Amino acid sequence: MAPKSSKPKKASAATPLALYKRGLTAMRGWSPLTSAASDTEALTALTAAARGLQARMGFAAASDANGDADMTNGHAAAAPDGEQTAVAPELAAALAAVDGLAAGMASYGESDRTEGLPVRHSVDLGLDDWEEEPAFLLASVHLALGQLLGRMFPRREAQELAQLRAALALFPAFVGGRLALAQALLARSDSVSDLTEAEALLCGAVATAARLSAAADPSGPSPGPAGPSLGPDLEPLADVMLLEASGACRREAEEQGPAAKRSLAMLLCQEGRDKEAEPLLASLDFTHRLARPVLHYPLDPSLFPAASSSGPDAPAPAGPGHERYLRAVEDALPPQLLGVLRKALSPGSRYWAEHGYGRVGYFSYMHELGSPDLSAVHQAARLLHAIAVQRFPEVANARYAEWWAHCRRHPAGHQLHFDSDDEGVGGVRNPIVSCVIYLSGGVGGPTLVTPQLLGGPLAPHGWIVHPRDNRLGIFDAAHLHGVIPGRGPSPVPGGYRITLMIAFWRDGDIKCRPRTDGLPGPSQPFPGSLAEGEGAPSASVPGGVGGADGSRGRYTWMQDLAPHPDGPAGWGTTQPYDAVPYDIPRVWEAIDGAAIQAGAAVSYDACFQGF
Ligand SMILES: O=C(O)CCC(=O)C(=O)O
Ligand SMILES: [Fe+2]
Repeated sequence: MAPKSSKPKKASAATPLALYKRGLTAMRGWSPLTSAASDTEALTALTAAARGLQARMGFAAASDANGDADMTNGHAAAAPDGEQTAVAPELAAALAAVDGLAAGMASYGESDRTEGLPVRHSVDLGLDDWEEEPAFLLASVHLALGQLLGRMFPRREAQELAQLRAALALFPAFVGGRLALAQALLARSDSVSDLTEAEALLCGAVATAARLSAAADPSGPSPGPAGPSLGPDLEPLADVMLLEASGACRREAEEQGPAAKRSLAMLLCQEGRDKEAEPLLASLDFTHRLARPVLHYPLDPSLFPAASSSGPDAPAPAGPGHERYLRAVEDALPPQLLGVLRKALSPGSRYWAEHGYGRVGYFSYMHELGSPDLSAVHQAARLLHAIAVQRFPEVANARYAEWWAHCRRHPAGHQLHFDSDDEGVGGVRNPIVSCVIYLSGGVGGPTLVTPQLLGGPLAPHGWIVHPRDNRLGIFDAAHLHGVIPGRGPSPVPGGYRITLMIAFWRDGDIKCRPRTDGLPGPSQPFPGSLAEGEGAPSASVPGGVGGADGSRGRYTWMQDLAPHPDGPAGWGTTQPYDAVPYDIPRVWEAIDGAAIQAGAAVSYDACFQGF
């Protein structure tokens, strides 16, 4: 007997709330293996939620982007050199549909147009009440859309900002929304006006959070007159804010307020406005911070000759003693090889897209020195090894090279850390040295290297190397180091700081750990380099490049990094020469600027790094 078939469910249009939740679920479920499909699903669901809410609230009908024959225009990621990343057609269509919301978004500012606008903290900020308060759900949808667009690589900045601005047009005192827009502006820092607008947004967010917690808990500390002011856009709302604050506001204030304070404090420290940063840092329970000469580091004199030639911020060349920690070398690689690396690692290249860069954790590749040159990076490793041995003789004992790369906007830093095998899992093991080769000049902050060891006392001083095309930094990576976030507006709007790192390891200190799930990870074999049966069994589809490392068929980026058939010498010659790093006279200090006493015990959590 045939099984009784269940009745087909009656198709019913999903509610905006269900679509919003579907979008969030797709965002949470993102992985490099499903990247375009997850992003398409999330964008489509969130856009549908916004369209439904716009229609319900009487905003201009969304234009039908799906009917637009040119819908993919503008939805390829433009790299600075004009190269474009191919975007899957479904994703391009989903991105175009987001733009279709613009007509409705343009009328959000007209607050008398629809009842209940702008949203205030008087509503319970519970999404289940969305039918009575559709504008809060709509603001939340725009916030989620903005956050998703900002997570992609390269980030879709213009669309991201438009979505976050829409969230704030609906809900001007939205602490989480102001923080997100400020952080998006700071993440690109293309102009002084990005920084100024971000500061105003953060001041408003911090002041709003302070008032909300005071209103929600009248017995708690008062916000006091000393903190940032609300600013002209929020001042008219100040009284209602206090009267109307509900329980849900406390959540907003508690969750987003401290993050807004941290961002604001960082911005002030970067601008050298330390006195203004101090009360914010104190209220966040920091006692110490990265010192002024670190966060307000001396600018590269070759880029900013006037600003840095004299005065207290002028860079001072490092004195003797730095050589065992850090060396800088100009013209490190033959220009032809540099060109190949730059192209293969340009922001729009498939290297980043295929790994899911920016959305996955640390990933690197490793190979044995002297093994066949499977890529241009293998050949770069040989050339850099020769340069490094001359400056750090211990590098002659290296058996393995591990490499990874970064591509960051000007203000993105890299927290201070120690380079370690498997990110320190099972004990810290360091390479003999790490090399950083700058593939781009000018954009981004310098690399900071300190003499601080894991578990040792705080470093009294350090040294920096600014990024410059074809410059090489070589440092003993057992010591604390990192990338200081670029300060001020980006010298190249829209530019990226691109670096290739190659670390040289002794035998026994690093282990190759091929993954079988096809995901990026630390110390991977070069795709295709493991013979079948070597390493762990493959869980991947047959037929493509990858071999027993589990990435088979997924990676094509290696094609952009083909080795020179004549070996490293085939790339031509260069004449590397030494450059002098700059001194950083103080790495840590008390938040009031006082020097740290030698041997003082300072807890890591009480030290503000700002990034
Ligand atoms: O990009 C740099 O300057 C150094 C980065 C670094 O230390 C790292 O990626 O481990
Ligand atoms: Fe590092």
